[in-house]
Amino acid sequence: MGYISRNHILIILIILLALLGVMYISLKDNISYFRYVFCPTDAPLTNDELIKQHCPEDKSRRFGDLKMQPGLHYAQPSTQRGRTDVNSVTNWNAPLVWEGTFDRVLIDAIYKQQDPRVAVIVLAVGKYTRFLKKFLESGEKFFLVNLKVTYYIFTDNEQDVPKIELAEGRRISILPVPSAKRWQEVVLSRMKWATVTIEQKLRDEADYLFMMDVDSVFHNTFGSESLSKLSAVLHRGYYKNVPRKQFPYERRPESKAYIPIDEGDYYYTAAVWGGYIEDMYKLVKHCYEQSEEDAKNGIEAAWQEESHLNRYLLYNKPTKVLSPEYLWSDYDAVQPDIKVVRVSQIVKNYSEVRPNKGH
Ligand SMILES: CC(=O)N[C@H]1[C@@H](OP(=O)(O)OP(=O)(O)OC[C@H]2O[C@@H](n3ccc(=O)[nH]c3=O)[C@H](O)[C@@H]2O)O[C@H](CO)[C@H](O)[C@@H]1O
Ligand SMILES: [Mn+2]
Repeated sequence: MGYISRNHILIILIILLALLGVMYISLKDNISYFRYVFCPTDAPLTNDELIKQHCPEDKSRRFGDLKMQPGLHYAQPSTQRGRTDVNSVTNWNAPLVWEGTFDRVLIDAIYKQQDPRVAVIVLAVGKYTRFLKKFLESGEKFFLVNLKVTYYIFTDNEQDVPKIELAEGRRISILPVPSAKRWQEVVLSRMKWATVTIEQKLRDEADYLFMMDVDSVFHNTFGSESLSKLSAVLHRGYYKNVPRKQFPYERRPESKAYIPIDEGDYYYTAAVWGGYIEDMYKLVKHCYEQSEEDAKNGIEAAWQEESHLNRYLLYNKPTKVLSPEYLWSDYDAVQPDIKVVRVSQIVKNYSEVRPNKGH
């Protein structure tokens, strides 16, 4: 009796081992567990041979490194001097970026050696194509000028996309999207178009992605200090002296963008934000799915995709928070703590420019 059951156990063990072997061989290149173990983005990696073997194309690892070439001349950093009128670190220890918190020469040199490809997704649907000329022309003067940039313009009106002269290493790619009856549809659809386009091609064409409003004009350098795994910009209207319970987050628990009244860090704008392509993918896919879920339940978040973005960033903290220097507005007087306006939203006639008259 004992002899038989030993044999049984042996046979079962052999079958199990064989099964595990087959599973390993068929899945080892696909399941995310293996990628996760061997190809993390920022974690310190020790076994270079393993990485080469399993992640031959994975460049994301490079972007965690902050290398500098020998011989670069820049001012000595101080532990005593810096901006004292504003806070330049979040309470989760991420940089809060203001003019005066970085050295342009040093930071550009660091990011230049990574030589990243940067994608910008911008929608110009309906009458919004009129904003493209200034957006692109000023972008060529001030937006990551030492890096490779491709502007992905999503439009229902290709012939109205202006021909702009671009510097070397910079491109425009036009992608057709349907027209819309409501402006809310357009802003919400940004999460969908970003998700789909990353899946179809952006992953192979870009290392970083920025999402931007087209009614924006660059006025000063928007440089590599803005780059990180996930960078979000403080909304100019709520960046100081506003209790979080007054932030215009989505407050109805029925919406997937819901944030309880006593929670929240900052209010971020959806008009400028960016990060590594894969981190952006996680974000846009999540927000797209959440807004679809809302639509099924017959609810639209208070500030559309901006509400979903704010909820995501509350529970998945950004690795850099950019000051409102990175998105000001021509509607508002510039505050003394804003030393440089890098981008500003232009004044527009909402009811004239939007399909449903801005309602
Ligand atoms: C400064 C700021 O925080 N801006 C946000 C705010 O209003 P805004 O008044 O800035 O929104 P907006 O009218 O500029 O729309 C956002 C963007 O969507 C695109 N667009 C919109 C409508 C249209 O018919 N065609 C078109 O192409 C275009 O790229 C535009 O820049 O709220 C919106 C959502 O409610 C977005 O979150 C914006 O990012
Ligand atoms: Mn706008």
